[in-house]
This record gives sequence, C-alpha cells and structure tokens, in this order.
Amino acid sequence: LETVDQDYHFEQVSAWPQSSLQLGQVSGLALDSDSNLVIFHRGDHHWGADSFNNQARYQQRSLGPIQQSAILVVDPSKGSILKASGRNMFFLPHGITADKENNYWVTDVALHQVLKVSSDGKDKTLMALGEAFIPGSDNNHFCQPTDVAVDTESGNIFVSDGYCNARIIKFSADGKYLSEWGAGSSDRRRRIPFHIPHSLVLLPDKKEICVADRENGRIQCFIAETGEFVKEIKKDEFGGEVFAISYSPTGDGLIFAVNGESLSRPVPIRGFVIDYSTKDILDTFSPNKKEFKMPHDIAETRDGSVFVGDASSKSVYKFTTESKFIFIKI
Ligand SMILES: O=C(N[C@@H](O)C(=O)O)c1ccccc1
Repeated sequence: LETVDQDYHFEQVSAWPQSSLQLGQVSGLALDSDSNLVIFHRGDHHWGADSFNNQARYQQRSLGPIQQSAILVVDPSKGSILKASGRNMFFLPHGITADKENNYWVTDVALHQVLKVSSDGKDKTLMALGEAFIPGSDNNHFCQPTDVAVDTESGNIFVSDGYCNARIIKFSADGKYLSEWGAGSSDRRRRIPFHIPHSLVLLPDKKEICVADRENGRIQCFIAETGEFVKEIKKDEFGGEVFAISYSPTGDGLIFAVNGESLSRPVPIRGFVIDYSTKDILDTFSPNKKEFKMPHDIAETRDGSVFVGDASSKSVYKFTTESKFIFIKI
C-alpha cells in the first residue's frame, strides 16, 4: 500500500463552536495579540434597506446602541467565549482589527466613525475619528467606513472609506490625517475608482496595503508608504464581488478572501486561498452542509485555521486543512 498526501484543502470543522455564540449579523473578525479570535457583531441590530436615508444618515438612532456585547474574544480551538465587551456603544458594527497593544480599532457605519477601544473590558474609547452620525468626505469625516488596518512598525493606521466614499486614508498613530488615495493614477486599472473599498489588510513583510474593492470584484495592493499601485488580483471565480481579504499572520504570502452574491455574474460563494506572488487560487472552500449566505470577513489564526463570519446567517465558520491520505493499492 502507498499513501499519497493530497495537497491541502480546507474543510469546515462542523463541531465548532461547541456551543452557540448567540451572534447577530457578524460584520468583522480579527486575530488578537494572544492569537484568539475576535468577533464583531450587531447583536439585535440589522443593516437593512431602510437603515439609512439617501444622505447616508442612519435612521434608527431611536433604537439606541446595541446592548449586547458586540465584541467577543473566542478561543479558536473550542469556540468558548473568553471575553465579552463593547456594550452600549455601537449602532452598526463593521470592521475590526487588533493592534499590538491589543487595542481594538473598529468602524461603525451608522456612527461614520473609526474608534480605538480598550480590550480590558472597560470599553474605554482611546480615540475617535470622524464625527458621530455625521457622514462626510473631508479629513475628519467618513461615509460608512468599512475597515481599519494598523501598521505595527510605523503605528500608522489605514481606513477604507467606505460605502459612500471611495478612498483609503492614512492617519498617524495619534490620529493625524496624513494622506489618502482613491481613484485616478497612471495605471489604467486605477482609473476605475474604488467601488466600496470593503476590507483592507496590511502585508507586514511586503509593506503593502491590499483592499477588497467589493463591487469591482477585485483586490488591489498598494505601497503602504506612498499609496502607489502595485498589483491587482481579479479572478473570474470571484464573480462580481469580493467582500473581504486577510493575510496569513505567518507571512507565508497567502491571501485569504471571500466573494459575494453578484446578480450580474452568479458564481459559487466561497472562501479562496490565493498565492500573493503568482495570484494563483490554491484552494477554495465553503461550509459542509449549509451554503455561505453573506460571508463578510475572514481571518486566519496562527495555527493555520481560517474563520469566516457570515453577516446574513449570523454565524462564524471554522476551517482547517486536514490533509487527507488516499491509500493506493499497488
Ligand atoms: O452591503 C450591505 N450590507 C453589508 O455589507 C453589511 O451588512 O455590512 C447593504 C447595502 C445596502 C443595504 C443594506 C445592506
């Protein structure tokens, strides 16, 4: 008998989490400095067709902030809740990232703000960028900002802004506006402006920022220092929408992405593992029994597990690469 190790493939760990996490719409996932999974969700609030008026103003302030803990720190192996925080401060959570001091940087599309929040359970707001509930597109207003990336070396933070803007803004660690980039540049692929820069990630080993340019169904990467366009990854398999991207924390050059429902180009909704250098799709994956409905964020933990948060099915799915051995009779 000879064993052949099939090249790796992600499979859902269907027994994860061991018990229900009582999640609302899951909007963001992050890896914290203890290598735990952080889930950012909307509790009993929902982003629906009537959540905003046509000036992008949030219409449900009377609901008050979400009373459930919107930020859950979860053990990646069992799915048990280790810490719960973020009560009574968010209206429509969106993106989340943890910095090296384990502070949370989050965006809230109803507040049109980026908030730096302590992770000690006291929910201290250490910094607030943007004016609460006031959309805009100048140096201190966002319009439904979607995500934040922190450059641990320089401390600079990058904000993808947003549903009703089309730019990436760079701030210093203490919140000073430094620069921004969006449409327009020499490269022809940059002449098409962003259409919902929906998720962004810093590639520390490459010093680049990559963006999920959602409605353009593409990933674009830029020099973090200058905003200069580096490359675009656009695949037929994505269909029309790329919702989120993440980068392997071990820096092995793997980009993880999830695509979304596209009426114009219906394709399977899946997770993707992409080789940053070759742009090859190395693997695709989806839940065993159910389908993804609206996979909204994706994160990989240090042990190689990949987590996907689904805003429609209010669930987080875990995937691992159990290499399957195929026994070949000689
Ligand atoms: O994209 C949308 N939502 C998701 O991304 C999300 O929930 O973050 C959306 C857009 C318009 C109306 C309602 C929802």
